[in-house]
Amino acid sequence: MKEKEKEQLGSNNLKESFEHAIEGIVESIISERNLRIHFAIGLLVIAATFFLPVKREDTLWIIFAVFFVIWSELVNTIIEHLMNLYSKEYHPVIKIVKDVSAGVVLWATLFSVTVGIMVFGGILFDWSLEIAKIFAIISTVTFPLLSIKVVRSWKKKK
Ligand SMILES: Nc1ncnc2c1ncn2[C@@H]1O[C@H](COP(=O)(O)OP(=O)(O)OP(=O)(O)O)[C@@H](O)[C@H]1O
Repeated sequence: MKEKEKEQLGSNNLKESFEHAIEGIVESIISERNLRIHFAIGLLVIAATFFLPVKREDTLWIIFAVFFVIWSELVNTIIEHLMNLYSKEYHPVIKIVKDVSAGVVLWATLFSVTVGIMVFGGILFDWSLEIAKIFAIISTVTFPLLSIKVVRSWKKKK
């Protein structure tokens, strides 16, 4: 093992732990296009709360939604790296793991869109709360319905 690699194994103090955590996020931003997009959108959304009359508790939900999507994208990045480390070849289990991991990001994004509709939809377009609720219901209903459709197509193939 190279000297530099040995030095990089583990953190000796709080400062180093912090540096490694920053390195992890920075490297993910460099390597993951989707993460860059989510950071850019998140920044714009948070910036918008300065110019629009967003209530204190709604601002908290907006910030939570932005951080939640970025968090899920970082988790997705970890899983992709782990799977690539395990094998670069096609593997059905890797496919499931990577797909579910991408699903985690999609799910977090749907939550953020719901929050966005609720807060910004109300301020910009005078949308009622019902629109956000309908969006959340559609999101929650769509996936179980899709799974029923997929199971039926499997049964037909048998
Ligand atoms: N080794 C593999 N075996 C089977 N399927 C794979 C494998 N690698 C990738 N896939 C399939 O390709 C999709 C995209 O995988 P990839 O690693 O390219 O992620 P990505 O395009 O970088 O994803 P994201 O857009 O979330 O960053 C996965 O969701 C999976 O369906």
